[in-house]
Amino acid sequence: MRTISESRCFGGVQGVYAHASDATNCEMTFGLFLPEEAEFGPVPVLWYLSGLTCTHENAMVKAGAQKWAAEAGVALVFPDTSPRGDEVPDHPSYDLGHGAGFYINATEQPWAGHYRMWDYIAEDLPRVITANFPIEDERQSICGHSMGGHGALTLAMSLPGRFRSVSAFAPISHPTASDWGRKHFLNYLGTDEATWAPHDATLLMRERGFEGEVLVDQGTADPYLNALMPEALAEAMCTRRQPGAVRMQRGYDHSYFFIASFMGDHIAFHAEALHR
Ligand SMILES: N[C@@H](CCC(=O)N[C@@H](CSC=O)C(=O)NCC(=O)O)C(=O)O
Repeated sequence: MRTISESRCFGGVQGVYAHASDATNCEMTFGLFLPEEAEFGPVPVLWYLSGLTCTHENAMVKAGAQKWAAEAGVALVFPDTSPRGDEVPDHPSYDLGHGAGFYINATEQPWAGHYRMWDYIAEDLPRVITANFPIEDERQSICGHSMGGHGALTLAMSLPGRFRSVSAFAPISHPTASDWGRKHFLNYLGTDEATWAPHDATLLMRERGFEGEVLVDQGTADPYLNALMPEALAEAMCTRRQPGAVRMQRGYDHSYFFIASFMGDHIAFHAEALHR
């Protein structure tokens, strides 16, 4: 692992690091915020998974999360959204290839050699951060935006016991029924739709739910509402009697202005579970 930068931030340190990833078979970059408490011992951690077109940097510089995380004594991890590099296949459209890993392990060519973002987030990066930083691996929570909200919800429901709480900003909620999902599953996983279902938050909510609390915020002025399908997830949560909330936030769009507006709520929600 190598350090790209470290900057003082709200009494803690905002770092950017790179490491060779076994999962994605290329060098990966991530951001990690450590609160001041990390100088004295291991701290709980909140994962933030970003959306389409993002790198590790978007949320790190635009979400305003560090102030709240510093107050809560919680570390933040900002992973990249796909493998990168000249040797990594890409696609001309913004929502496939670089910046669009979709938090799944591709099985189809030309993607399968590098696009293993599920393993990267579930196994590879956790190993790197717990080996190199004072992180409590027993106290983890996860959140994300859009494609990253899909990733956060599917990882949390599929890895029982790993995360204490999960939240999402405008998640892609029912990707097997949406243009934001079907295109990715077809390209990365192939035509057998049975392999898609384990990566659909609505289907997972219907089938098993999440053992902790779930918080979802969704803007009513989001131009991608038809692709995100929050109504499908909300219905599945109600049917399952899943503890949590889907909050429709009047007038907010899909941008980081929306995310920054509710980031304090999300970090307080996770801090409550992480410090319990
Ligand atoms: N049409 C846009 C789509 C890109 C976009 O809106 N990306 C969002 C995430 S969308 C779902 O995963 C985002 O977070 N963008 C980065 C940012 O800093 O706002 C396009 O063509 O780019």
